[in-house]
Amino acid sequence: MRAPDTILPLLVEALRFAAGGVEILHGVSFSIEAGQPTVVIGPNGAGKSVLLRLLHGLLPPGGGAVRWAAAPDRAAARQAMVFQRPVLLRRSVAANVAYPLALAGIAPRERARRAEEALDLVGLAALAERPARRLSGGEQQRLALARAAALRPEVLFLDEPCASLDPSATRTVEEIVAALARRGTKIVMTTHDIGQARRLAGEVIFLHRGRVLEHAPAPRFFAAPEAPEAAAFLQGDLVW
Ligand SMILES: Nc1ncnc2c1ncn2[C@@H]1O[C@H](COP(=O)(O)OP(=O)(O)OP(=O)(O)O)[C@@H](O)[C@H]1O
Repeated sequence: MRAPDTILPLLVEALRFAAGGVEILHGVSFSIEAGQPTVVIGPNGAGKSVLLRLLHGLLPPGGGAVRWAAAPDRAAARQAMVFQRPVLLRRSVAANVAYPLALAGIAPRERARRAEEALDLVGLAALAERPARRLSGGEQQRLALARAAALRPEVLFLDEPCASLDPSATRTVEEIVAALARRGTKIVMTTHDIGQARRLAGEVIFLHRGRVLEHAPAPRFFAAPEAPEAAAFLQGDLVW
């Protein structure tokens, strides 16, 4: 049963965005429910990152609306985002996780408990006291996931979280994302990696040149995409 204070579903209505006189999103509409990960896929430049930033409130819509099933301040407090390249504080691994918890008003003892639990989840407990900026790229991304997970968001946005990682680090991040999804966190992520989408998605939103051409359960999408552009993308034919 859905918790009474959920911020989902998320309703996206005729959402537009333009920058420098160029229309990047042309009025996209869809809804996102609780459940398995929603993966936004599409070619480079389709507008995936811009869409995620609009959903998370980092960019103001040029038109249309992003509506959560809760008041805006509650919706903002119950969501988090991880970017392609994490920005880490010049502090220890543990301090990087604890800092946003302090900002969120979590008491010190609970902060330490949550930081430990989150570092365990991503396999960084043994590196808790290491300077965060000395971690490898893959470890830094796992730390960014721990930092977000410690906030216990209902919705976690991930923007190409494995873009700069090697296959092994990518697999580790995917396992963490799958574990978070199993724990009930709603994952909304972008990727242009079809294999990753197959491994993680419960449903797919296919974005092409600023338009949603398909929104479907993952098994259906991968077995029989309806949009010709989606079929071409899955075959590796569609670069743009
Ligand atoms: N602030 C901005 N000002 C101008 N153009 C922008 C801005 N942000 C994004 N764009 C342009 O909007 C288009 C969509 O960008 P976006 O980063 O959302 O694509 P994407 O689907 O995430 O691509 P990729 O897979 O390469 O990350 C691109 O052509 C990009 O250059």
